[in-house]
Amino acid sequence: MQSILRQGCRLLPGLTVNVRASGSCTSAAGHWAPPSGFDTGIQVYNSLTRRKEALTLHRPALATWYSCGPTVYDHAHLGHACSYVRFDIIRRIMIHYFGIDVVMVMVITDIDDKIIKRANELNLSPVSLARTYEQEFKQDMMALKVLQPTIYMRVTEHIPQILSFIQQIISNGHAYATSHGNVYFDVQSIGKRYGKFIGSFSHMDTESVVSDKRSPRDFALWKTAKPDEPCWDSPWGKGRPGWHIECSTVASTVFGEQLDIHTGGIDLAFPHHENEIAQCEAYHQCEQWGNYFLHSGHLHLKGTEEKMSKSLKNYITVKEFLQSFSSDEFRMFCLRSKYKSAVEYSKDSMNEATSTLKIISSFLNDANAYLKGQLICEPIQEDILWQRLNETRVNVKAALADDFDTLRAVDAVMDLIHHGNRQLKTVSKGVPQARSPLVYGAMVSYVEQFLDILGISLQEEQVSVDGKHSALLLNVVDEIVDFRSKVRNFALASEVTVQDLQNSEEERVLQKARRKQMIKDREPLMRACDEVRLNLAGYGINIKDRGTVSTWELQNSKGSQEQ
Ligand SMILES: Nc1ncnc2c1ncn2[C@@H]1O[C@H](COP(=O)(O)OP(=O)(O)OP(=O)(O)O)[C@@H](O)[C@H]1O
Ligand SMILES: [Zn+2]
Repeated sequence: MQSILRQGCRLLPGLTVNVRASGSCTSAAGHWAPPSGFDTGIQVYNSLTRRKEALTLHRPALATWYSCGPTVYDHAHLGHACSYVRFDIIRRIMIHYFGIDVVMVMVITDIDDKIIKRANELNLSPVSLARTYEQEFKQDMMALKVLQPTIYMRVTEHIPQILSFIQQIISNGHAYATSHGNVYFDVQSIGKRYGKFIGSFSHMDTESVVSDKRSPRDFALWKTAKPDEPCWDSPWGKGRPGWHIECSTVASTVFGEQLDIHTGGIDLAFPHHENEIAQCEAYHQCEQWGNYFLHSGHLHLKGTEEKMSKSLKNYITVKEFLQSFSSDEFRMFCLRSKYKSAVEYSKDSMNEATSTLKIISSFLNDANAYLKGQLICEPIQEDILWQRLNETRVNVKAALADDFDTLRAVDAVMDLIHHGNRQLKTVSKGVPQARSPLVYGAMVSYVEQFLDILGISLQEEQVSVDGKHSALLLNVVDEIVDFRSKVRNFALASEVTVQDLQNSEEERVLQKARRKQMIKDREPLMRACDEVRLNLAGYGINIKDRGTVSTWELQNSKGSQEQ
């Protein structure tokens, strides 16, 4: 591929493509028709109709999903991260809550004006620039625990298919080539069917007006070569594909004329998705190519109107972000808003996400300590907790089925945690209490599963801190905390023997005085215990002393929060 781009034009082999242009009309022109197929029980907001619709798939338990990918000319920033993490959450919900397999195709835009411009600035070839940032993008997505698409496809590896696609659109009477070697889509040829997204989004076509267009609204399918730019031979002369045609071709190459779900940031709705639809429906000669268009809202910096953007240079890269926060914290930040809404990134919003995770983590630690018998608590009102747990299950599923409302789902889980915490009232000594470990076990299991499905693994974070020997280190911490706990109890002279309880009043007074003296003598031990606790807190290990029992948990490993 590198040589193609570097050397400029080359003759392409046979222009075959494994998609067929056939007619499959599913709706009256210009109107959205509910697809026939298999109901998922999910309602999704469809940008095509601007309301929630029942999500019906073409095949049972299988969704075909096309996602616009990145234009790889710079580092990925939090705006990109937000869009891809939000859709990753939706994909995981579809798979794990609703049992739907997803075939996801994502295109990597590796040839584009922005890539050429940046490559020239850096004195690099466009292809090497694109490969570098493609690699970075994939690493960033992995670091954010975004599942890979079923397949990534590069534009430059699909030029023959793109040419064939354009030729078919021309044959179908919806595009024209000019004497300058450009090919344009003839917007007028599809009449009122153009403009599905206009009204809800920007109404201006952003393609620059070029004199050889028949109408300013027409957009480029093929652009004639400019000097020193990468180009390919074509029936219309040397050139390169327009932006929108790559998505239509690549999506059709895999999915043919039927697509269940199409996603991207809201800025892509018009003109990009509008034009993708126009091209696909002109090529396949069908009236409804993509059934559901889901658009994610933009991420803004606090107090600014503009989205975070490479072009506006107001961005924080994913790598910079991950120096201070974990991927789990970012995911929680994303979960705490609806995917469609614009979201404001700020220190406060990140702190809220961090503190939500801390509350969850602390509950899991306490509940586990209770399960193990380390925490002695007042008797639990089990019935209430069982009922709350069942209600949470129902409410979470209902929220997720309602256009993937993760905000509502997280609130429902936090409510359960609140009730779980309320009942964990520790008693330091006294008679053994009736115990209810099972209901806490069920809550721990449910909350962990909920997080796991959405891509947050607190346990994994505990084990993956700083490298491969960490699991061993966790056992070492266990030993230290246990040892400290014994020393501390000794220093507190807290053991009360049966003999102590049977002593006479006079002996008890003496005993008390002796214990007071003992505590004084053992004060250095107590100080040492406090020092260990403080020092370990510096490493993010938080020891909690509860009466005579000490438990511990990891704080955020990035040190982004208070100790
Ligand atoms: N600030 C943002 N908030 C949410 N999604 C965003 C943001 N910026 C880009 N995206 C989304 O990320 C995906 C990849 O975008 P793309 O690589 O085309 O970025 P771009 O628009 O070129 O970036 P930029 O605007 O930073 O120059 C698209 O779906 C786009 O809508
Ligand atoms: Zn696209």
